Amino acid sequence: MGKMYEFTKMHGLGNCYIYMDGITRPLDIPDMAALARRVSDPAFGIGSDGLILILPSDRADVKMRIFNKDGSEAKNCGNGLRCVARYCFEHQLVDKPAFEIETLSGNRHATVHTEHSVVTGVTIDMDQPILQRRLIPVAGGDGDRKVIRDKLTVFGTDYQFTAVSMGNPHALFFVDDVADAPIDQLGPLLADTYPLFPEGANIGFVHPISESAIDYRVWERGSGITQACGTGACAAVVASILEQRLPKDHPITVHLAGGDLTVQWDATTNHVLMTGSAEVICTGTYYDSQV
Ligand SMILES: N[C@H](CCC[C@H](N)C(=O)O)C(=O)O
Repeated sequence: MGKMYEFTKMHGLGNCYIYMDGITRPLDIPDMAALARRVSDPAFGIGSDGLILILPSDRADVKMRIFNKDGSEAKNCGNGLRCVARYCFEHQLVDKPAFEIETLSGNRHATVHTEHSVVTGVTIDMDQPILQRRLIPVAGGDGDRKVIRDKLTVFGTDYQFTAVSMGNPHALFFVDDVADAPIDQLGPLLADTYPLFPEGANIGFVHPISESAIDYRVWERGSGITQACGTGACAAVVASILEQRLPKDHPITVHLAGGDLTVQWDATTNHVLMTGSAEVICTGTYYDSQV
């Protein structure tokens, strides 16, 4: 039988997703997780880090649902939010450059930046970081305590990490060189099924390199190594400030494999602001023969 889906492939610093617009016309997707797995496959599908649906919302201007490459649904996605904002602005699904996007972790405020009507970037207010252990979540310990630093031992080696949620869980490990980070060892072990992280965690490696910049690499829950992670970049800045390795309330350049983001943890509002690019790669029609 099969179904046809119009899609737009977009990326935020190389963190690419297949976007489907359920506002312009309703989407008939019997199994979103299965579709995410299929479209993400580079050989049998389109190839991406996952699937993002742009949907009507009754509590914001638009809604974003994001599914990782393995089909798991996430509660937030920073690079995805910037691309959703650009898409909605350019397709006139909203009538203003600043608007609200509903996510499973609450609404996020987006501001689309333009020069001579061309989108040059997007700022997302990523709201407040969540630091309480039981809310991230991280198992064990005092649930109300902030997980400024915790440790785990794997393969006979002790590792220290800081846990931060930006609506989705992140464990941040500080290293002297992200290129040498044990990402291939710790990523697969910790990201999806490790008991310390009951909902999994995005495993990030952080190297503060100055008062205003950090290097950051990530093994994402549900997707593996990606070129960039927006929520992870925010979590990495928050963790670096908590560890007194960066000043609060300053714009920080986060260097990721796919490019740079600017992140600022505002001391007044306690909100984290993330600014960066959002690019269209292609549009097309996906023929799903499995439904
Ligand atoms: N893998 C993440 C979702 C995507 C986040 C990332 N791509 C971003 O830009 O924030 C999770 O399961 O929480």
